Amino acid sequence: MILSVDVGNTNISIGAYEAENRLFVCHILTEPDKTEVEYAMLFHHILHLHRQSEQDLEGAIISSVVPPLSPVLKAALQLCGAERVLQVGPGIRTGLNIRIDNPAQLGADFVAAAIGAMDRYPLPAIIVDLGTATKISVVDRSRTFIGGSIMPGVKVSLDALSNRAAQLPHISLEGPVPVIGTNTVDSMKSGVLLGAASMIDGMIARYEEAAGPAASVVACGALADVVVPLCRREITVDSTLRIDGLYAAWRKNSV
Ligand SMILES: Nc1ncnc2c1ncn2[C@@H]1O[C@H](COP(=O)(O)OP(=O)(O)OP(=O)(O)O)[C@@H](O)[C@H]1O
Ligand SMILES: CC(C)(CO)[C@@H](O)C(=O)NCCC(=O)O
Ligand SMILES: [K+]
Repeated sequence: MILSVDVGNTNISIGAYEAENRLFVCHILTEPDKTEVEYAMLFHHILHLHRQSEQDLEGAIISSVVPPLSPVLKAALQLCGAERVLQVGPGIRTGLNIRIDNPAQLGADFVAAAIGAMDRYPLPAIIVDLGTATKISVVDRSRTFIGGSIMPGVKVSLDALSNRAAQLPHISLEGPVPVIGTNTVDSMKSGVLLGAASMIDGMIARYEEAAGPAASVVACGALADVVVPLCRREITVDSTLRIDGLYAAWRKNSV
């Protein structure tokens, strides 16, 4: 069994794989102060909860946008018996050409999602990742990552708004979203959710003007389920894009 571990600024997403099969997916909170033993205990329990044995754990692949946690998680996975632990970064074969000013600067979550997209969807692909940050990027027909955009995540901007405005409450993003709000909560939902959806539609149009029509538009990240249904553009939600992309990278490096 191989574990893919995608470390974001809010959540750590974990996928377990055996040959062609994904055995389970789960998410834990990103907690930078936890030690390697604490993460090892979490991995241990997660395997147990999913009726898997630590004995079967062969290796793992990590993508991390929280640099201090990377060595901690690597050590935790080794404590659980993973003999080989890879990390997305220089020296790892991904099949993705990264053609930006400084490829080493690119967040590993962009890389993981791009590998997932080129593995499963027709290229050129536009990828919309709705996590802590919202990210849009494009992989062209020749498997080249040509660049992207980074904006405040939907929840991050909503929280910033509630924190900065004395009369605005903290709200959840569930339920119907009216276009024209007639009370504070509905007006916030309209602004934040339809605003994000319209921004994404508009950005996709601009990406296609700049890079040509996309053969696929794929979305991932914990907020994709809330925002993508509000978009006008046809977008495929694929919530395991990053962890499946990581496993694809593992396989490319284990031959
Ligand atoms: N059910 C949920 N589970 C986890 N996060 C959620 C959920 N619903 C909304 N969110 C929000 O989604 C964001 C986290 O998304 P995700 O797990 O995709 O991000 P991440 O990988 O931690 O972030 P990034 O890759 O941008 O650093 C947070 O802003 C969080 O508040
Ligand atoms: C933009 C975030 C924070 C999104 O998770 C991450 O991808 C990151 O830290 N990236 C580094 C900067 C870059 O990708 O250009
Ligand atoms: K994550």
